[in-house]
Amino acid sequence: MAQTTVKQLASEVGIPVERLLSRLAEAGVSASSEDDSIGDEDKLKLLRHLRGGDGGKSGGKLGARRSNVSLRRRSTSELKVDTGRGGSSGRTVSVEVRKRRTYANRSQSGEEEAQPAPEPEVEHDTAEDQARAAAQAEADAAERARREEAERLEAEEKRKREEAEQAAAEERARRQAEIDAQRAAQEQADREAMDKERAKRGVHVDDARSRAQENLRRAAESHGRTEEDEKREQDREQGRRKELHVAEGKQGRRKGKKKRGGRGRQVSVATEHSFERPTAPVVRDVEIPETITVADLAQRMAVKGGDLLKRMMKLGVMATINQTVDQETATILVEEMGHNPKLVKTASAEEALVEEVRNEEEQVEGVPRAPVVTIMGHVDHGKTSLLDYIRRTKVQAGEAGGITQHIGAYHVTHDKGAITFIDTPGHAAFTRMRARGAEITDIAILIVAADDGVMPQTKESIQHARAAGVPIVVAVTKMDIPSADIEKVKAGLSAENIIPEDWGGDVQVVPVSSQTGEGIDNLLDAVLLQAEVSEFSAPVDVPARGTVIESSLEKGRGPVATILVKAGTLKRGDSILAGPHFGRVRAMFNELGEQVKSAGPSIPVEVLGLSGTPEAGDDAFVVANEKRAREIAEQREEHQRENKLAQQQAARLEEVFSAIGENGPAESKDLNLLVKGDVQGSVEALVESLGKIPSEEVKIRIISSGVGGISESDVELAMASQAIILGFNVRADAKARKTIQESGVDVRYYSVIYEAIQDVTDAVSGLLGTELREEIIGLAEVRDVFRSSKLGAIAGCLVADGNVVRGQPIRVLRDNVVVYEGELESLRRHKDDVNRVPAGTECGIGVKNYNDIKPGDQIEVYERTEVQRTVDTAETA
Ligand SMILES: Nc1nc2c(ncn2[C@@H]2O[C@H](COP(=O)(O)OP(=O)(O)OP(=O)(O)O)[C@@H](O)[C@H]2O)c(=O)[nH]1
Repeated sequence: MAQTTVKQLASEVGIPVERLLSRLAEAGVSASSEDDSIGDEDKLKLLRHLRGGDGGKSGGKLGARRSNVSLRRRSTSELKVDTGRGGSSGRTVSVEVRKRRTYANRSQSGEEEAQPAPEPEVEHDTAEDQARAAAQAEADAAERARREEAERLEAEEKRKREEAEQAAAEERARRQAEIDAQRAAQEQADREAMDKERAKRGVHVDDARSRAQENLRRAAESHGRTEEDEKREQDREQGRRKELHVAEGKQGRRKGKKKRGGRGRQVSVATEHSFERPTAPVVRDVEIPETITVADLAQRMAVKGGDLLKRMMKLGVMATINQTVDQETATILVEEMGHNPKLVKTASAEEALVEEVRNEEEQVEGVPRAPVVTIMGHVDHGKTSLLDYIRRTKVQAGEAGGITQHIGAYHVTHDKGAITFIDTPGHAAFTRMRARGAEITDIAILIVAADDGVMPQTKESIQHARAAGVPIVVAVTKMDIPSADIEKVKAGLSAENIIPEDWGGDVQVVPVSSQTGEGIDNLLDAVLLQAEVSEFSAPVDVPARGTVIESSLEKGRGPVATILVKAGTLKRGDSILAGPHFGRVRAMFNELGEQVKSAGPSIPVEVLGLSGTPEAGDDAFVVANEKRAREIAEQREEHQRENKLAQQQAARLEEVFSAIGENGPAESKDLNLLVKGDVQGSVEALVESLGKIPSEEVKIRIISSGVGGISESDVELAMASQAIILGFNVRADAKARKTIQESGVDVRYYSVIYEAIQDVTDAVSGLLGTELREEIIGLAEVRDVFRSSKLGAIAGCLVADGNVVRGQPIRVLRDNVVVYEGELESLRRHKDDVNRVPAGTECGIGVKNYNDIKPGDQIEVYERTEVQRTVDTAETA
């Protein structure tokens, strides 16, 4: 470093020479005149002295005042930026850099002070300061040069980076344009496909959608939100969903390894995969079976179950994730979520099988087959005796002289042909089979005891056979009894519209005796004649199909099912599907317990080899292989589980008219009614009035009518015939009530004929006005009757159901028929007057103006309310 003189230094730092000399002297630098030269070492000495550092004390001249020094440096440089637009046309930007640097005084231990100094500028009020500043300035000069070089390099680097980014942006824009074009083309194609699909499904889906949208609108209103809010919400959700997807035409980030080399392009590829926004929603084709769980549906649409539930709530459907929804609901949901619903049938494998069987049967000529007969009639009129007699005498005993076994059905061979008898007599069993969808009976033998004539169950049997459209042959039993009066029987039958042939009708009436065997052959002839008229036939050389009559699990034999073959031939070794069970026919037995190798149409056989016990009424099919049988069996099991509730959908009065809308106005619908009343007069009046109700769209059919309480058999008939029960002054008995509850059959009680007529009229004309509905709030059973001079007859009762409430209207029921309607006059518990008595409690009831109450009667307490009819909220009365 160059030497300076004291004078030069004094003028540099701006202090008088004398003052500098004295400071130099204090610092121990030998300089006495202004021309003495001062080296770098001397300057440092001076500096150290001025900082007070040489003494090792912090109390130096400047150090006592301040410990930090801040310097500001200002530098200006020029930066050339390439805008990239014109390639060569650049822009020059002036960059002014202001830097502040803080120098910290070193502490005694040599540790550096880390604290930056506050703002005040350096003060050059003393020569020492100026000398120190000058020294510092020189030291900084080198530093500055170095920094400027660094800045220049930095600017250069920045410019290069900007150029690279610019190139990447251009590349992105170009690709985006390509993607947009592709997407527009795809959307157009999707729109066209959806339009086609909608057109295919037509009005039905539009209706469903408009219903759903109506629900949506209502839900929105109820939340105080407008449709626009909903739309926005939908759009937001749609947007969220879009974000989940990768842009069309792009590869996933993991695919396509980066190429080495070509640095500029490499940058562009990396950014594209990381930050590209997705461009189009994925529209999926969603397969919808007849029923589907919410979870499964969500999975098929690749959305979260919770999101789907939320959407369902908005549409007014409250569900849980594991709940099953029907096909229509699922279709609406899929459309709402922006996907394409594709309806599929769960039973497709089974339907394919049925179709296959039908095709095969059609190609083979039918051969006359034995009629299948069920015996029906009033209790104790001789059903079992007749069945037994025929079995005993007519079933061909085998070589071993075998004893007939009970296998649920048997067949007899008569001179003119064979007949198969169902071994479970009675119209109840017959109708129960029908309710399960099994129509196995071809002819009904109606038995009427010659000494008793037509009785209530005779009439019921007639109605059940008629409701099923099964021809009737009458057997007048017990003809050996002296009091037998066949003419009386014929008269009774005529009254029921069963006109015997010799009375000019078309029903064969055969007198028989199960004691003497009189007339049995005639009866069988009559049945075969009727069969001939009806021309029952079935193909023989095809795989078998039939119906399960009964089944059980037997020790040592496993599941055993009696199958009545309806068509084709069942052979040992066949793979068979029966209800939800399958298996290979291991062995077959006839009604004599003999092994058989095959069984043709109308032949009942016991089958061993099934995987489980199917229910009576289940159908049975021979399938090409066991694997297929198993597949369908599994499907059936699942179907059965899912449709347990939906399976037996009972008809409801409120839905009569709406059902027409579903089938189209051109298709008229039957309204089947079952009428029960307290007396013949009221039943007749009701039936007649119902017959006069004018309706074009709905045909009213009275499938059965009668006097007396509603029995289990009535409910089963209503179930099998999809009928509604109208009870006029009658109630359902305990067993029937249970069946009503299980089956959901619509039962309506009336005590005014006009009201019943009005309800049916409204239903067939599609009106949903108000209705006076009665709610039975309590039922008490009369245990004993006491006489009181003041109050008259007091019924000692046990409340069986609900509550008995004072002041409410009541009815007295005897054998489920209303015998009195009135008011509850007094209600006592022990000796106290009470207002309400709950179920399970004893009480005393006085009925106003009625003294004829008897033990065994029932007292029904009810409430009448006027309710608005709705299709959805129909209740079982
Ligand atoms: N004398 C005579 N008695 C008969 C005849 N048929 C049945 N009986 C008698 O009538 C009674 C009832 O006969 P069932 O065959 O049990 O009558 P059912 O209709 O099957 O009766 P349920 O099984 O209770 O429905 C029995 O005591 C029989 O012996 C007949 O042709 N002549």
